[in-house]
Amino acid sequence: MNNIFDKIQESAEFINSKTTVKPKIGLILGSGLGVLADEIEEAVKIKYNEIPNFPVSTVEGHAGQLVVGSLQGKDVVAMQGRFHYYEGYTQQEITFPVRVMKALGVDTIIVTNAAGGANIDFKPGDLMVIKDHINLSGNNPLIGSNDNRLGPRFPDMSTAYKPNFVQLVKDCAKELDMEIQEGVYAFFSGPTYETPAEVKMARILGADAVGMSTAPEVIVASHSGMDVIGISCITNMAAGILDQPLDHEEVIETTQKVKAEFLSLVKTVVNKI
Ligand SMILES: O=P(O)(O)O[C@@H]1C[C@H](O)[C@@H](CO)O1
Ligand SMILES: Nc1nc2[nH]cnc2c(=O)[nH]1
Repeated sequence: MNNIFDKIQESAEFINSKTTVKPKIGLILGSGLGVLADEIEEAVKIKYNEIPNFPVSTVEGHAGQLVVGSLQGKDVVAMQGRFHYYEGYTQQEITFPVRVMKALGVDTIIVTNAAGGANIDFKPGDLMVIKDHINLSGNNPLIGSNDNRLGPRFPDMSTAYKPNFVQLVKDCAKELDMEIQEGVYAFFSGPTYETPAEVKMARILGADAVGMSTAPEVIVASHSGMDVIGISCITNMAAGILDQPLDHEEVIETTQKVKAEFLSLVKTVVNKI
């Protein structure tokens, strides 16, 4: 079996053999944010290493399993742990699960991440609804031959993050009496955190947050015709803004501090979709 279409079908058939749930909403849970998957009821958990053609998570804070079940009365499939370009996977490999979610029946995907605040008005602990992204990785998951069954050769990205869904997230935050930022997410390959000069460049380019994921998944989700919602947890100020070094422990620590707010917001959004 060599083409991606057959691999997607094989992975989807394997997952469908483990559960009768037909999820309509997909969730990709970023570093330290996997706790949301523990709220999924009647959960069927499938380790990534059991699923044909799936990569495996290698990063602390990423459990490495697919969780299918019910959240807020909706049938969902969640990636408890994601794959990153910096782990050495291709952008096609890190976005393969999005293709599989589409094959399972998902038509709306919520992509979350931990990100650094490049906008100096942000503070660690902020949640940001993503209104657009800047792909600074120099790569793209759609490079290579295009299988028209998966999507168009030249996809439009004008409203990859649909304004009505951005507004939905803001309305949910307001309903929860929660402050929320709105902004642009810049995708760097990682694994290094940015230099102060790179953060300044990103800010000049219009970015409000910097991260190492999300954009490839959104490109493929949009290519597949899914509606996309992006939410960043601003876990630290990006390099050069505060006079302190960055580390992954701080990232995980901050996600644990804001997990109650993060859980409330995402569950409210799921309920309203
Ligand atoms: O998977 P996400 O983008 O949430 O994780 C971010 C990016 C790196 O993986 C990690 C760096 O601390 O946090
Ligand atoms: N690229 C990047 N990813 C992050 N994830 C959490 N914080 C950061 C950051 O400052 N930069």
